[in-house]
Amino acid sequence: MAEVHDPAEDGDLIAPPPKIAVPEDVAEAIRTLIRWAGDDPAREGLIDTPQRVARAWKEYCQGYGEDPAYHLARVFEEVGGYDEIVLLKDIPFQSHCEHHMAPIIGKASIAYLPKDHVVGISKLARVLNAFARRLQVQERLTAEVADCIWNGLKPIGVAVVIEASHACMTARGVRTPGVGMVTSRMMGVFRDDERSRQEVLKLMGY
Ligand SMILES: Nc1nc2c(ncn2[C@@H]2O[C@H](COP(=O)(O)OP(=O)(O)OP(=O)(O)O)[C@@H](O)[C@H]2O)c(=O)[nH]1
Ligand SMILES: [Zn+2]
Repeated sequence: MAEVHDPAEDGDLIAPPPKIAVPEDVAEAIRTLIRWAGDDPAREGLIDTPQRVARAWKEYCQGYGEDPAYHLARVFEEVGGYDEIVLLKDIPFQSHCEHHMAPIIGKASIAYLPKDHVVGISKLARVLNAFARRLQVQERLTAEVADCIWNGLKPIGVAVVIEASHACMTARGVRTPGVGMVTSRMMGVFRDDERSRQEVLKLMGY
């Protein structure tokens, strides 16, 4: 029988995946920005920077290549009669604001009250990342995550609370470090029933 070579077992190092090619017009746009900011894109330390920046932006924006709803396609029905809130709390995320393309760094708490079926818990964070890894405003990010879970799982309620710091406010402009923006979207029972809303907010730590 032919032997299968498993590099991990042999202790061999596995090469990183090949880097994506950066189109010349994209690289040139970044050189233009460097020049405009006051530096020389031809100096040694900046020679490869356009390619790095371009690849970094592809990574920051990889959500454009994802259908967030896809993550909710696989559900589980055997949950032993569990019919209480499911909450994924304080999920860290990064996004970029569509006004300045500056980082938005924060945490999200995502809860739903299931009806008949649940989803693998990691999928809530995957939905969040699929929307966060785009150019965003926090209000839309919050609404998109909640709507996606509402439409995908058809639960009794959805609650999403996002707390984030915007580098366009901390590192430039008004320069107010330490300021956080809080947004929320309540759907179904969490919108219509005060006690359910209070319960989910308490579980989230608010
Ligand atoms: N509502 C909301 N505003 C955001 C978000 N991210 C950035 N902003 C704001 O978008 C606004 C853009 O305002 P403009 O006046 O067009 O831009 P600007 O001159 O750079 O504004 P300053 O940031 O005040 O210097 C700013 O007030 C930002 O703080 C977000 O996620 N939601
Ligand atoms: Zn901004």
